[in-house]
Amino acid sequence: MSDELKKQAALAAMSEVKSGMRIGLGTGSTAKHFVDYLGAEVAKGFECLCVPTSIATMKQAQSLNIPLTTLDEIDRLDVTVDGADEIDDRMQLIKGGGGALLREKIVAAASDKMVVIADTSKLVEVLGKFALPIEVNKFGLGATQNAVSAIMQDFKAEGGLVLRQQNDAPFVTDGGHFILDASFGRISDAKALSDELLNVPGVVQHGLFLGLCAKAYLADANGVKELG
Ligand SMILES: O=C[C@H](O)[C@H](O)[C@H](O)COP(=O)(O)O
Repeated sequence: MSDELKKQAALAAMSEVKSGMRIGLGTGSTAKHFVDYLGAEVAKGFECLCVPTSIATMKQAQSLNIPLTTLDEIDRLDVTVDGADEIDDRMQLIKGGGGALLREKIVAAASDKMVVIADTSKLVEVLGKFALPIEVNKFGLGATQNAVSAIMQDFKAEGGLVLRQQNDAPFVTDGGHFILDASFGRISDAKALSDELLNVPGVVQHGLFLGLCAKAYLADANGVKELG
């Protein structure tokens, strides 16, 4: 999507934050714009306390002097604003294209409201065209891959399972885990799939965000439309 659309969605989501709020900061190229807008407000005196969902977002927020805290210091956030790889009309999401899904899900679940920002190309009828990121423990990788492959067969996955790579080596998340990208094609029962995946001992978390997103700002050439 064009960077301009990402900016428009991010700017629209600024309406969700008020001075004094505790805010979760998402990860990715769209969330990055939101953090930039928030930083500009902080420079003008806007007060907030924020929890970043990745080391990259933490560094960006620090560079903008956005006050940061952790979920050890506070237990709830008012709102989290984050991007998504796919969103359906029930506000179910696939996230984790950038590998930040674990921290993103922890932060979203600790928030009174999760707001998604994206362009309308992320809006899909059925989730699954975007390969589902599954964060797995490094220990027992082969066994975990086999278990996930068996689940993919049960759920009639149309594609395969790959260990995400970066610079000719397995990609490692901020939490020190690997990512398996699972190409389902169509995920007809996201809740059932989520339950199955979380039953695999080596699966740390997956990128299906169900019942977490309350609102979405989706930008296209005609403007920003709101979902939820
Ligand atoms: O792990 C990454 C996150 O879930 C991102 O929010 C997601 O991949 C969307 O990123 P972008 O805004 O760059 O498309």
